[in-house]
Amino acid sequence: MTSDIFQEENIRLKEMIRHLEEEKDYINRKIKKDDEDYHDLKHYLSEFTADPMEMYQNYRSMTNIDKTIDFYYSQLNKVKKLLESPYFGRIDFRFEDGDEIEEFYIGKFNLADRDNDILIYDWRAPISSMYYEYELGQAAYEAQVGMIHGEISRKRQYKIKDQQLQYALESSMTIQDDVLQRELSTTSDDRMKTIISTIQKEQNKIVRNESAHTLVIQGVAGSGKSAIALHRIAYLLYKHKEKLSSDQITIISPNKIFADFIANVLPELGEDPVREQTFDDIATALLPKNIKAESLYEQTKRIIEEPHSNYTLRVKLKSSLAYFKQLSNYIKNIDSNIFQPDENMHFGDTIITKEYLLSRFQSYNNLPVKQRLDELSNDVLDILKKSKAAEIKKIPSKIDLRKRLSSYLKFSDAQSIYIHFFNVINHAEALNWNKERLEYQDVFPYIYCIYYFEGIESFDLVKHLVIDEMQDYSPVHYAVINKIFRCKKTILGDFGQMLNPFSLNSDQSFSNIFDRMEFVELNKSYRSSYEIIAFAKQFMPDYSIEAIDRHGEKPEIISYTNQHSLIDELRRLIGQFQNNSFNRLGIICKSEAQVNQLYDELKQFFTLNKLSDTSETFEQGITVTTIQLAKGLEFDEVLIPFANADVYKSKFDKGLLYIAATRAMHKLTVLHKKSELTPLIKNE
Ligand SMILES: Nc1ncnc2c1ncn2[C@@H]1O[C@H](COP(=O)(O)OP(=O)(O)OP(=O)(O)O)[C@@H](O)[C@H]1O
Repeated sequence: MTSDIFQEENIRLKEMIRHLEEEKDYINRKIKKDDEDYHDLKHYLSEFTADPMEMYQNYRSMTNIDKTIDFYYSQLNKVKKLLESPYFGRIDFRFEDGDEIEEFYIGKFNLADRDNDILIYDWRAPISSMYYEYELGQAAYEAQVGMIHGEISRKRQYKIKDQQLQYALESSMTIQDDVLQRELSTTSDDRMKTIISTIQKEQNKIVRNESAHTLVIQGVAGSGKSAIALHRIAYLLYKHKEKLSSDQITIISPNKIFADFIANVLPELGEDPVREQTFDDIATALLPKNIKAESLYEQTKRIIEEPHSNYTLRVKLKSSLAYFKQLSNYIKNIDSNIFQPDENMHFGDTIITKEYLLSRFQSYNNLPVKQRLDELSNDVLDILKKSKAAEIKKIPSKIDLRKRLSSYLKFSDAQSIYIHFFNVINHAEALNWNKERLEYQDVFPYIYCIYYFEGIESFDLVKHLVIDEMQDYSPVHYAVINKIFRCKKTILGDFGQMLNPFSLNSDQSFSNIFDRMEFVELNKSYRSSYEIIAFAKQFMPDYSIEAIDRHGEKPEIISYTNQHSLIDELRRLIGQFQNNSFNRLGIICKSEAQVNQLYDELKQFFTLNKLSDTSETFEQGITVTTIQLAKGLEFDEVLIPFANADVYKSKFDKGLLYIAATRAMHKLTVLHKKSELTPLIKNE
């Protein structure tokens, strides 16, 4: 960087910090004043008034002051964050119809001076989009009044930490990459961090996409899908602040550990956290209380550990698009004759004909079956109330009438509908119905039947739904989701990282389920070094995966002779990890048994975290875990023990190795028993 730029920008930074300090003082004074007003009112209420009207008005004023104080605190929080690092970029822009070049500084939040002139633009502001989209030259952005055109004559990028300018770079020298690499070469943080200063053009398009009703993002490991989804939420909350709030957004994440890992991003971006759920939470909420179901984790564990069992065959059948189509056709078919009134109903001299019953029932065909019976009961009661039956008191209670009407139903509940389905498709052997432990692959198909028969209230309060790790869910999952979440959706994942090898695996399969869908792909991996991605590519030869130009150590393949020497090797590698500057080491195994074995042997030497399906946090330090739970997470360094031929042998196992290897940011080591390296790994 030239010292001229640095000096110029340093002066500017000092000015900006002065503004921020003034703003901080101003807000603090406001808070202090409101606080005093609040306490005065409180005091007045307790000491001087008993008039209910006056008390009511004072309470209202206190509530309003309370809200204002909350607002000031959130502003203060933003100003404090800006004080640490006020901005990260600048564009100099001349509007098409203007003569002057104006400077726009871009940071985490807006900052205006007392005259309401904007000093720093929020990264989500319309004008800031040009920072991510354009190099020097002609540029445009979409404002409320339409497209605004002009020319970018300068672009600068900064790193400011603790109010100190660390660098200031002119962007005409392809610095984007430089800055990005600096960011990516840092060690892992406590949690996932924000990436506003280096969001890439193709990622920015996803963040700001407003056209899709359902946006499906297929991205290779480490392409920033999860980070982008969170930044997209922050963007939507900013753009639609009048009509969208954090409590109207839900993220379906794979487990609580992942939810913990990403928990900091939205608060860091100045937004309230959104609701996190797993598919298991949804299942628990929707299944009848007397049913106990297996979890998604248990299903995946069994697929991995018993790939050739009947259990896995049942998963295969029920995860397919064909199965979902069969189920939805079956429901359509039974619907045409589920209600069969085979006689007229007599109430004294009043007759309700079976034809009438059938036609009324059919007229409610957009409602769940049980609700149709309710409506039908009301219709019949209305007729009876106006008929002779009313005079001679032959009108039944609604409960009795409903009971009689339900006797004309071919099925008495959702469970019998689902069980009958297996006879229809000639797969009676594929159902292992056990209310004490419903197999996971039956959970959502059964909920689909519950939706049809009993109805499920839709989650209409949710205005945007995000689903991460999309590849782990089956068409029936999505069919249920579509019925209960009718809002816009962002769905992201990687078909290369499938834990259920039989679930949705292409954009075509998604387009069968979502009608207003846009599909985007991200092929560049940001997490791992070039060498780690080059190594991981062998597991996905047909996959287009691009590494960034950040170099590190070549992954190492180490052999051991027996369990004892494996532990010795691991101790040596853990010792090395402890002596360098990395924060997280992941020892990633295929099975839970391997995790337990290593944990038991290593815990006497080191402080270790063991991730299990009930873990809720992702700690720093050394973690022993399965691939299943490591998915979505990242570590500075990864060790893959037991890379033996009898452990990793199938195409599916290749995918597991791909997941494990791509968890590593900077360093990867594979350990295998001597002469037994899995043939899935090339030892070059
Ligand atoms: N534009 C970017 N600038 C800086 N860091 C980035 C950028 N994009 C992604 N990253 C970093 O790359 C890493 C991977 O991102 P993320 O976890 O969102 O990827 P992913 O596609 O969800 O990965 P996976 O599917 O492997 O779990 C994170 O550390 C993230 O901060």
